[in-house]
Amino acid sequence: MRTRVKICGITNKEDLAAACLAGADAVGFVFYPPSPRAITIEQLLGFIETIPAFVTKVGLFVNESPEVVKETARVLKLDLLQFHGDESADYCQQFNQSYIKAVRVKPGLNLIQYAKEFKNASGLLLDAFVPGIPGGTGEKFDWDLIPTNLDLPVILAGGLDDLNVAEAIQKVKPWAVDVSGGVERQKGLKDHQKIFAFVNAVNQA
Ligand SMILES: O=C(O)c1ccccc1NCC(=O)[C@H](O)[C@H](O)COP(=O)(O)O
Repeated sequence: MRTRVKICGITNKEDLAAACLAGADAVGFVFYPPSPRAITIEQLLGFIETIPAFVTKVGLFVNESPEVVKETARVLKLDLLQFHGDESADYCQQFNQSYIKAVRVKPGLNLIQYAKEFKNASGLLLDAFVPGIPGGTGEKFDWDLIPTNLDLPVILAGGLDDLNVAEAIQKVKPWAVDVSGGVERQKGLKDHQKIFAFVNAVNQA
């Protein structure tokens, strides 16, 4: 099975083109103003039309109002929603659109129960837990905390890069991997060589 790749935190046309050219299956846009990778609808409207076929457009939100999520998804024609806050399953389902639920993994969290609660999600994104930071931490977490029998496709995130992603795939065997910081030259700006190296490492894993 080929491990899918999502490159997250895209903020400009050039980084988007590099992610698509490298072979990303999905690109993520962060609609969370405190993030150094945050982007607005107006900014993204300037280049979202350059995304070619077969690259999934993912919008990321953190405890956002339903009105803002609906408007963002409508205007940008987002393919997939990704929720990184304390959103309930009912909240996530109200948009009648495929979604990924992100969960920040720490010891004692019942991921099997979590997957049952979000059984209608298209994937469960497993990320590092860092107090006060909903995502994009650049931190790994203990992959041994991931049960082997989760009922949802696992999207592994958190501190991945081209040097550790092969080990992550061999250990966790996720449906997909997701990266932001590990392919950057500075927060919010991607390093195109790192993007290509990451995708190549995934494909060789
Ligand atoms: O990337 C962010 O700044 C961010 C901020 C708030 C919520 C989510 C965010 N990113 C979500 C992602 O899917 C990241 O790719 C994921 O957390 C992994 O990030 P990294 O550890 O930097 O690879």
